[in-house]
Amino acid sequence: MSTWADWDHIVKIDPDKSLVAGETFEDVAATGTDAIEIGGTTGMTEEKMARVVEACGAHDIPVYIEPSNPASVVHSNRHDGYLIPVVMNAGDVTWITGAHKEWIRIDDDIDWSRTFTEAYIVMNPEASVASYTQANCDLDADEVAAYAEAAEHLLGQEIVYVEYSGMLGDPEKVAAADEILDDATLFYGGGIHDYDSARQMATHADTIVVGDLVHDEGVDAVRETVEGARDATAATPPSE
Ligand SMILES: CC(C)=CCC/C(C)=C/CC/C(C)=C/CC/C(C)=C/COP(=O)(O)OP(=O)(O)O
Ligand SMILES: O=P(O)(O)OC[C@@H](O)CO
Ligand SMILES: [Mg+2]
Repeated sequence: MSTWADWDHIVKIDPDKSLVAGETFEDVAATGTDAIEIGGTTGMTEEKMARVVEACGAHDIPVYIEPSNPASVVHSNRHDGYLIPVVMNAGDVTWITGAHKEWIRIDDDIDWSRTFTEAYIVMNPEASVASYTQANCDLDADEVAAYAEAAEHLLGQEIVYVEYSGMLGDPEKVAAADEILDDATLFYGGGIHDYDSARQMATHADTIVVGDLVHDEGVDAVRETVEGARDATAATPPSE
């Protein structure tokens, strides 16, 4: 059951960042987003992750954790599972299979029925995740498409994630990934901050991910991006 196939919109909560004063995870769940993904790069610790899992898990919305290292994996039945990144264009193999091998070696509680991967293509050289993974972000559209095709058809990935974290990306590069993919779901995240940017990126990606906005502007702004994602989906003919 690939639940993300139905998702237009995800809110990504960074456990190292706070919500806007007076706002709660219930407010986040009430924005109309399809799922909450809990993940960040810097400052990821198990207790920070656990605290957010507990708070988000209380509401009727899918909650997945996206660990940035083996130490931030939290096993709990308060979330629906794990979305483990594999960074296609990482400069350090740690972020392709190395950290994954270590995690599997030390963690005896992995539930593979609830554990899935996201094939990341990191595109913003200024993002923490780019330096963290030493990603080669200087890719043109046909290279992005080739990584997307490799993820789906060579590595059997169900999710391809074009990651511009912190900046609004090049829609042509997102479109190139969208056009090449057959059944894999295309996530796009990075710089979505209003109805128009949400609608624009959701025209190319199956699912858009909104992160910084929820921490910087709050749930009213996030709700606008849900609208944009929904309207893009409504305007897009169902793929044959
Ligand atoms: C194998 C296990 C359990 C973990 C390793 C998983 C991998 C490969 C992590 C690589 C880094 C990564 C893709 C992390 C996901 C979370 C993410 C992309 C956060 C975005 O962080 P930024 O927006 O760059 O940084 P800020 O926190 O400064 O906003
Ligand atoms: O924080 P933003 O720029 O919205 O990016 C969302 C997500 O792709 C980050 O991993
Ligand atoms: Mg960020």
